Amino acid sequence: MSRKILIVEDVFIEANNLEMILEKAGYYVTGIARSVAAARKEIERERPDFVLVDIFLQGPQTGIDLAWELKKLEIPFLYLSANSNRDTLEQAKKTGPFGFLVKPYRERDVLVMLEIAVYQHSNGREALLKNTSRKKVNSNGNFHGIYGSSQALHQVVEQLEVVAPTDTSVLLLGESGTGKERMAEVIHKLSNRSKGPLVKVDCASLPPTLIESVLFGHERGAFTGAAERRIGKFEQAIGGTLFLDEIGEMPLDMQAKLLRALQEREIERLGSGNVIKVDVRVIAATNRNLEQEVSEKRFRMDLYYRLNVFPVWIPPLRERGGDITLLANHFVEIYCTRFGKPVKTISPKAMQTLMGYSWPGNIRELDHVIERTVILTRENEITQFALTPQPAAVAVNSTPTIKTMAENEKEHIIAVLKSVNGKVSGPGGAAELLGLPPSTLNARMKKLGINTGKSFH
Ligand SMILES: Nc1ncnc2c1ncn2[C@@H]1O[C@H](COP(=O)(O)OP(=O)(O)OP(=O)(O)O)[C@@H](O)[C@H]1O
Repeated sequence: MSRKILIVEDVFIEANNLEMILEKAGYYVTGIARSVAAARKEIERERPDFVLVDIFLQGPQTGIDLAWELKKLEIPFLYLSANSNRDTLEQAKKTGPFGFLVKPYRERDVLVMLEIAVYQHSNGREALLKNTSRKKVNSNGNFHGIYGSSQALHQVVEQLEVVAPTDTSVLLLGESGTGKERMAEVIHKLSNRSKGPLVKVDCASLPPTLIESVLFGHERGAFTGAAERRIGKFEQAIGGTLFLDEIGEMPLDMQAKLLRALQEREIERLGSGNVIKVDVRVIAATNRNLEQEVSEKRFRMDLYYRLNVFPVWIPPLRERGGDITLLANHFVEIYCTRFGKPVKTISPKAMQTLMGYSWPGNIRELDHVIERTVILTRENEITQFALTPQPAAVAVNSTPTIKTMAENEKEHIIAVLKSVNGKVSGPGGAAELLGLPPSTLNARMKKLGINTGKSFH
């Protein structure tokens, strides 16, 4: 039976246009209401399965007022809106919509968005999470390489398990170093695409002029300097998963092109003119507050809703202290093995130091601290960790004076250099300890302003 949709829209042409699009696609439009009062009557007359509701309507009440009533009636809805201001967006969001369709929209946008909303409603997180028969983090606190035993991590793992086999887009949200990339790998591994490729793109490190060709590829001669044909990341990921890391850094003009590729599931290599179908599952990640980016017009609302089908929030390490012991022991084991040392233990007092720290760089910082300590400790027990003192307010206040990744990296490299008396390459040198080719380490040192001067000897 076709789904029953009610359109609540006061602009005659837009309402009719929508009706045509929906009916052509096989939906049954129960009616068009131009005000909240008219919508109520329609809902009473023929209860719709889904409502498309414009925010600003005829009469004293808005679409947001109607949305609250729909929520009570448990009728799912999508907002139709022109780019709204931040307050309106905030108010609208509180009603729990299944998405926003931003005007002007194309036929395809409407249908894809509706399809996603219907899917999310019938298979959404709430429904899926009721299924309790899934395997959780095992007794070693290890779920496919995700270590931890906190309740917060259990909840994240549960969501990963639920969403992995569904082919739905996933948006991983969390501070830098919380494990978003690792989670993306696990989703891919647990999906039906695990035999296909997992292609990663770090949107932050792509020069704006190259993004389009990196993502979509180009033909030879497509532009000056395009000496060879390039197969883009979308094409490389066919049959697999595309991980778009730091999606919040993508320039606005590229966001429009990305949205088109995601909606139409097809791309064109630059300079080709031929359309290529791309069967790709997308996982995106960001440490930015995308809703704020949307309200400040740095991120397209329609792309946000396209990616935000299944958001997973990964809490910072300071909010999951229960994971620290497991993670610390895990990293000690890794580094002792890597450096050919017998596996060390951590004294209770040293573990207390780790537990009391606020970890602004999250798991990545813990990883580095342990690596450094394993290198520097000769005894079989680690009795202390050198941690950067944090202002007392940090743990309470969520806006700490966070060190940049570059500062953390610089500190880490300097500590390793000190431990080997400044030796960069060769056996027992810093490059070997860090698992990097000496040329890469030299380049990093140059970039970070580290000189192998006397201070390391
Ligand atoms: N639960 C975990 N168990 C073990 N290792 C982890 C876990 N989470 C993260 N790590 C490790 O911590 C480091 C940082 O994780 P990852 O790169 O996935 O973070 P991220 O959130 O993607 O960071 P960024 O936003 O800076 O890209 C990696 O070395 C990763 O393997």
